Amino acid sequence: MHKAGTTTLAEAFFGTGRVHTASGACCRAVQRTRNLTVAAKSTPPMCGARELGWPKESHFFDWCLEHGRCEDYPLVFRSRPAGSNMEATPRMLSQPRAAEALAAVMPPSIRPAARFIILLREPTSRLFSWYNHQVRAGWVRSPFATYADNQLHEWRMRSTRTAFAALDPMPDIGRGLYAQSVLHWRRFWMRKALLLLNYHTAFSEMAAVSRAALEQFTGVRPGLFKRENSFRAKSSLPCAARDQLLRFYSPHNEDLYRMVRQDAFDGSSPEAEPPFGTLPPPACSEFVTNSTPTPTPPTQRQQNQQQCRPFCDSHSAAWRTLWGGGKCSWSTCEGCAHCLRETKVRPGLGPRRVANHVASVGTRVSVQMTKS
Ligand SMILES: Nc1ncnc2c1ncn2[C@@H]1O[C@H](COP(=O)(O)OS(=O)(=O)O)[C@@H](OP(=O)(O)O)[C@H]1O
Repeated sequence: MHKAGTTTLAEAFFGTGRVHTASGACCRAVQRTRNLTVAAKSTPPMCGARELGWPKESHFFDWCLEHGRCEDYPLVFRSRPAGSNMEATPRMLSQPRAAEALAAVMPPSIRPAARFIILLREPTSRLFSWYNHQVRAGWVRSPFATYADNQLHEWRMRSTRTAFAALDPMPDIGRGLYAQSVLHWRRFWMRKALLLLNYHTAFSEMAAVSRAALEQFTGVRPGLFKRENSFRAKSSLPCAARDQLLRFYSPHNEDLYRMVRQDAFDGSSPEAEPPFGTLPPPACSEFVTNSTPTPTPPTQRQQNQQQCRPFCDSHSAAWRTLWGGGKCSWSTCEGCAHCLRETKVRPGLGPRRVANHVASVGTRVSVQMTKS
């Protein structure tokens, strides 16, 4: 689950050398052979495997559920004689259509060996972590209390009209309804293939227990858990918003606890699954001012992205020809900034003049790049 330590878990597996992520190269080859140019423009980018800086996430289903060809999913993994493939696109659990789509495309020979690790974090603190992520990225500017209100409002509007399994895109707040998500996955996958881990114990003093459980479940002992993808929040969680969210999530958490207890009792959960316990409410602060959080100043990379995205999007075909695919897109914006610099293209230049410019300097730049 999104914001529940999925990066830490994935890295602990990748570090063993026995577990491999989706390959950016294979993924881009799928794009090329299927002529799926639009994929490179999706956000986050499809094929963002290790080479592109998104080691654990292919985002294939985020993309193919919209544009089709989910059956190409197996092709994004390199076939290897030994070892396992793993991916952790964090929204999979709460993307209802992914469960069914994955079941449909998974080759029957591999299906019985498929294992799903579901890391669950107390939903209010998960939402707060995701909110902070969005503030850092500049996608959200309102204070958390406003964001939470909006989420609750959106939920009331949409969930009265649409069944949980048909909510697409799932509102952020709905991603914390774990019992419903897991029940939905169980329509397509055996409970024995789903290992539920409590984030709050998995990485704590119980880490050794979790690692043993993961080894029993997957056949691979993960390395030590570090703390990946961790940033200090700019503000504390306001108590009023926290309490409102705790009230919202409480019955859903109770459903989850009942489900895991029942599964343990009747033997439907995997043998390796440790007792789940409960999800502790996060700390809060009474003294959070209601002002808009100051967004973190954009990093050089983000500035490059802002500058490059419209430019690269409108000239992606020319860039691909120039750089042999992928290297010079807005998503790998250092590459794009590099292109801008190397080709001395001014960002304000109109599309036709840029295209002419790229075409005229293309050969020279490729040669320079090959030399460097
Ligand atoms: N070892 C360990 N112990 C405790 N907490 C940990 C650990 N590793 C990662 N984290 C916290 O997990 C949050 C990031 O989760 P993800 O990597 O799943 O995020 S993402 O969905 O991929 O963006 C992020 O939470 P926040 O800091 O609250 O934002 C990380 O701090």
